Amino acid sequence: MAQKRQFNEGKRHFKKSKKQKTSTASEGSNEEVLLADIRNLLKDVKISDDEATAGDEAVKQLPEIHAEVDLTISELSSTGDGLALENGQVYVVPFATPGDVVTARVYKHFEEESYSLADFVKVVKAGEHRTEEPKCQYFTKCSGCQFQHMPYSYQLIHKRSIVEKAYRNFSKLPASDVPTVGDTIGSPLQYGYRTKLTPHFDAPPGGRRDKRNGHKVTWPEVPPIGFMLKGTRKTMDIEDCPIGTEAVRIGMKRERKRVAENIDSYQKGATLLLRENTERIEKVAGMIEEDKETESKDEVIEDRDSFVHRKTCITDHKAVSTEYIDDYRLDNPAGAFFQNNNSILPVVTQYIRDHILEDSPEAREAVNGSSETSPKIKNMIDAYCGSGFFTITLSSMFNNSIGIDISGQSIDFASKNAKLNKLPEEGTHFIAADANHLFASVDTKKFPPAETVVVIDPPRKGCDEGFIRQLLSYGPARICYVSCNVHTQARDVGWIVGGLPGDEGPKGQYEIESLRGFDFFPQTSHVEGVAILRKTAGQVESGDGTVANDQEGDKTE
Ligand SMILES: C[S@@+](CC[C@H](N)C(=O)[O-])C[C@H]1O[C@@H](n2cnc3c(N)ncnc32)[C@H](O)[C@@H]1O
Repeated sequence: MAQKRQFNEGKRHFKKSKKQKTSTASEGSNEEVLLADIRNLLKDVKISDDEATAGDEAVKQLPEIHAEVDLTISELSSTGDGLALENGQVYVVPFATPGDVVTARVYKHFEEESYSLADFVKVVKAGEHRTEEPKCQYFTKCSGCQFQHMPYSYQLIHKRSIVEKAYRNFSKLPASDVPTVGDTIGSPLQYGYRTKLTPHFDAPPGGRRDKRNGHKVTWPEVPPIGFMLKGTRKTMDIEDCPIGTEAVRIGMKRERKRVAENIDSYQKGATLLLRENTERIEKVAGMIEEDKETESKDEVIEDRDSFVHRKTCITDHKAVSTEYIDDYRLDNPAGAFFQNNNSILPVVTQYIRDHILEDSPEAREAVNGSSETSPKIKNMIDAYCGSGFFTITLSSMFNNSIGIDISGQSIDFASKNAKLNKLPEEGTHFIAADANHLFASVDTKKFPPAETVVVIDPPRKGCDEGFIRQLLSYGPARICYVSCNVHTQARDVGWIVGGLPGDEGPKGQYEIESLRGFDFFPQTSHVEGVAILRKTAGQVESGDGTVANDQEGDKTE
C-alpha cells in the first residue's frame, strides 16, 4: 500500500461493518469466477490470521463508501481486475496491473465474502506490466477493454493462467487429470480485429412522451451512443472504437451521424448493428490502383495476393454478411452469431486440423504407456454448429459430417454454405434441433463412435447435463471442445472426464489430451479455450462399437 493514506489512519474514511451484504453467483458468471480468485487469495491469509487471533473477536474496519484509498495490486483476476489485499479484505480494481500502486474509490463492500469493489481513479506508481500507451481515448471509462495498458505478450501469459485457474477451480478434476496448459496462441491482429460491434443508446429519462406530439417520445438532445460506462448501467458516448476493423469503424461514424440526424424517428433506445462484410474479387493488373482511386469513403480495399477484398459495414440485421476463412466462404445473417475476430480463424482451424485426429502411437505411449491407437477417425459431428464454420472448414478431413444447431436460420445458412463451398452433398448434413437430442438422431452405422470426433462449441453457459450424458453414452473416439467461456468449459470437461455429479453413468472414459487458449479478444480479459479429449486406452472401441480392451488404463477400476 502507498504511504500517502494508510488503512489505519484518517478514521473518517472508515466505518464499522453494519449490514452484511452477500453476493449471489450463477455458474460460469463473472461474479463466480471473481469469487474463486478472491477466495484463493484470502485462503493463505485466513489460515495465518486464524492462528494469530484464535478466540479474538476482531471487528474489521473498512473504508467509507466513496472513500479514496491507495492500494498495491498483487495479482490480476480471471475477470481482468486488479486484486489488492489489505487487512484481510480484497479490493477489486479494474484497469490495474500487478505491482501497480493505484488510487481507487471504494463503492461496495461484500463483508461476508471479505471483498470490496472500487473504481480506478489514478496510477500512483506503475507496476512493471504497465508499459503500453492505450490506443483508445475511452480506456479506463468504457467497460469494453481491460488490458490496453499491458504488453500483448503479458496479456497472453495472463490468459494462460486464466485457463489453468478455470480447470483448477471449476473442473473438480484432480491435478493429475489436467495436462499442462499450452501457451496462448495470439491473434494476428491485436487492434482493428473486431468484425462486429453493437453500440447502443437509451431512451430519454422517464420516457419523455409529449402529449402535444401524439404521445411520441421527445428527445431533448441526441443521447450518448456507445458502450457501457464501467461499473454503471449508463451508456457513454463513444465516437470510435480502435478494436473494430477499419470497415466497422467507418460504419460506426456513419451510423452515429445517421442516428443523430434522425433521432426523432426513434420511440425508444436501440442497439445498432455494425458487421463487416467482405466481397472477394479476382485481381487483374492495375486493379488496386484503380480501386484505390474509386474507393468510396464507406469501403476499405485490401490487397490479398491473387484477389482483392472489398470491405464494407452492414447495419441491417436481416442482410447477409460474408467472411472468408482461408478460401472458405461463409455467409451468415448479419445479426446472428458469427465469430468476431476473422484474423485468428485460419489459425484456430489449422490447429484443430492438426490435433483433431488420433495422435501417433508414440505420443500415446509417452502419455500413458500404451502404444495402442484408435481406429481411423472418418466422421465428424459438429454440435452447436451455427452457420457451419467448423463443419465446413474441417470437412475435407472427413467422409461424413453432421452439424446441429437450435437456430433454424443458422442451419439454412449452414446448408447454403456447404453448397457455396462445393462440399459433397451425400457427406454433409445439417439439422435444426436442440443439441440435447443430437445423439438420438445420429445413425451409429454411418457414425460409429470409434470412428467419430465430436466438435462442441456451445454458448457461454456451456452444455446441459443432458447433452453430456448422451455424449458419454454415445462415446465418440475423440472430442474437441471449443468455448468462449473457459470456466463452463472446465466444468463440462470435468463432467466428461470425471462423470456427472451424482450420476451412476460411466466415469474415466476420457482423458484430456491437450488444453490451451486462443486470443480471440485482444485487449480484453476474454479467452477462447480449445480442449482435445480422447477415449482412454482401455476404452477404445473397434469400428463396430464393441470395446476392444476394457482392462488396461480403465480409471473406473
Ligand atoms: C458459440 S456459437 C458457435 C457457432 C459455430 N460453432 C461457430 O463457430 O460459428 C453457439 C451456437 O450454439 C447454438 N445453440 C445454443 N443453444 C443450443 C442448443 N441447446 N442446441 C443446439 N444449438 C444451440 C446457437 O444458436 C449458436 O449458433
